[in-house]
Amino acid sequence: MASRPLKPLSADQALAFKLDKLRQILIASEFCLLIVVIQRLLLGSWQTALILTVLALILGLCYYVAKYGRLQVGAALFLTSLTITTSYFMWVYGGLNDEALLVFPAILIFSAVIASYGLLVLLLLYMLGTVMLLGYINEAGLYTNEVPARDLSSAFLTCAILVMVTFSVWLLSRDLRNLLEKLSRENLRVMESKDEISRLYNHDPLTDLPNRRLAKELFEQSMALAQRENSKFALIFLDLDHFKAINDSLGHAIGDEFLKKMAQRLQSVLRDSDTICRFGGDEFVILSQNFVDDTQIHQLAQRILRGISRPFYINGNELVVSGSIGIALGPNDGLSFDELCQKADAAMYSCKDKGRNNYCFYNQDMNQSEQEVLQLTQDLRQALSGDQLCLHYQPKVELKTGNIVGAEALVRWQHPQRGWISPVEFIPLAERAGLIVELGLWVLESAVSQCKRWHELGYKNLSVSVNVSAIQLRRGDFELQVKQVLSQTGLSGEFLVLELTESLLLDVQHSLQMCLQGLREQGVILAIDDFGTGYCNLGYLQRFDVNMLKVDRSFVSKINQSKQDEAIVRAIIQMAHSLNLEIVAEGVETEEVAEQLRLLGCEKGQGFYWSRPCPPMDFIELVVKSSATTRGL
Ligand SMILES: Nc1nc2c(ncn2[C@@H]2O[C@@H]3COP(=O)(O)O[C@H]4[C@@H](O)[C@H](n5cnc6c(=O)[nH]c(N)nc65)O[C@@H]4COP(=O)(O)O[C@H]3[C@H]2O)c(=O)[nH]1
Repeated sequence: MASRPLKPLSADQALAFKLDKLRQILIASEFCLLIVVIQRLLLGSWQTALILTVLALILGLCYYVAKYGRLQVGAALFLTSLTITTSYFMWVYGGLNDEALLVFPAILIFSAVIASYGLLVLLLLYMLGTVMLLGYINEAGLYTNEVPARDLSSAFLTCAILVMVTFSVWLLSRDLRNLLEKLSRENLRVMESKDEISRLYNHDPLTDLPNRRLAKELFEQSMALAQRENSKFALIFLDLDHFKAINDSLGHAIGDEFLKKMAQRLQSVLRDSDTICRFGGDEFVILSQNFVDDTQIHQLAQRILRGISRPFYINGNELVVSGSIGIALGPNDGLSFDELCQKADAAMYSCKDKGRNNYCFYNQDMNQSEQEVLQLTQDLRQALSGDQLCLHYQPKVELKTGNIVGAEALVRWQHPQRGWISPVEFIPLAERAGLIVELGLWVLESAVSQCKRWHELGYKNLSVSVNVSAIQLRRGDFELQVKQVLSQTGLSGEFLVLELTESLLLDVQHSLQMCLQGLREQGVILAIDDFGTGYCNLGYLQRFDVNMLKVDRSFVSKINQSKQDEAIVRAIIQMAHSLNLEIVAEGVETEEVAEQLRLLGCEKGQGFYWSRPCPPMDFIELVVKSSATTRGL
């Protein structure tokens, strides 16, 4: 392992450490002094005993000065008094032969630990001076120290000093070792957190796959290699279809588990040289290099699609999804990561538009249309906050009487530069950009308030139909939104028709079922829009307590020209009657079609024959006219 830098002690920690050491050394010194004082008393050396007792008292005082005053002052007092006393005994008794000399090295060790460097140097100079002076005066004969007797008392004194010094040094070294261990543990912990932070910085925490940042780095490495080897590389953008439905209906825990399993599944279908990354949500990116012709990429994309479409089993749920794949190839489509990402993304959206569960290679036209889409999405955002949107109403007519019984609200966008834009163009954009929730709520509020105004004008039987996008329903609070709008406007639920698409009801999710049930409990009418174009799986009609079918205009408009269309419409009408469902034919353009539908038993119709979708004022004029006609005025 590389050597790691040690973490320095904080000033407070260093002070506490030094104070603790001073306390330990003082205790050891006091203990040693006590023993020597007792020994001296027993030997009748009263003067020595007195000096040592005074020293012991001074040492005690030092601790209090250090603890309650200033550490450095206390430590300096302790070390100097010990040094002076030691040198005093050396002068008075054995000189350089005195046992007290043993205390000097101990004092130097203590001062290195608890005192300042300045004091350490001063004490060393003092000791060197004392030793040199003693040697000199003895040699010059100016003064002669007596050579002490090497008896048991001297041995005892030496032992006491050695024990005191050893004990103090042992305490110091033990604490230093502990401190070092603690520091290296702390250091290791810091390094581990640093590694973890760097891992989190570069990886997606859920799947542990490289994130966008690392993907970019890896891409740059593989691109450099591919350029050197003159080979191709691909950036594959994968978006799971309908993953949000899993999250919304089964909860985020299952959604997360699903993504983890999906990451493993994807890894299992890729080659070792391919790298899979997660960009967040249900978006995965695969970096593939080292292939010679596009067939290999076709095969890879097919393998991925096959892999992800195999069912996943989580908590007793069988989950099946498909994916949409966009592929950009380097070096032809670009050399930079961002450019290829953007192009693969455009290809992926184009793939989604073509019906999902497929893969598309990027081509030039996509980029252009993608930029247009981005611009239009930005404009739509502004349109929502401004007054560029409005609702037009298309009458719904009772075929038997010709009475207008309601209207379908259809949103219109007048773009400041491009003029009127069809909802067929901007609703999918709003869905893609997540704006549909805001847009849908605005449509709901406006349509319901408008219907309430008609009721207040006296046309109390009129209902209003609103188109609902699958995304609005899956968001979870749609039922509450409807409830609030109805209670704020005071319109009864039975005058609100929500038009849902067949494909939406095929998503058999519990939360969706609960939402639709909640709406039915508010009296709201549920209609299936564009009926006949979808899956014709009729089980959902009863499961969701649907009230109305709207037959798609592709069958209705040619009912008088095509026997087959007539047969389909007849069958739908019969089935609807047997299931007790109301039926509305869309796209009625001629009187003949209207008449034929009436003869087939269809109750209601809607289409250009009666009126195109029109502003609310025009609509109410139509209502006035139709009621005057039916009253024979
Ligand atoms: N050829 C022909 N067409 C007829 C006839 N009668 C009605 N139409 C058109 O058929 C469409 C009926 O709406 P849709 O099937 O719900 O289809 C709607 C609906 O799916 C969506 N849409 C419109 N407004 C909204 C909205 O507020 N929310 C949502 N989520 N979708 C909306 O946009 C689609 C298209 O709306 P529009 O362009 O207004 O087109 C409308 C209407 O103008 C006819 O006799 N002949």
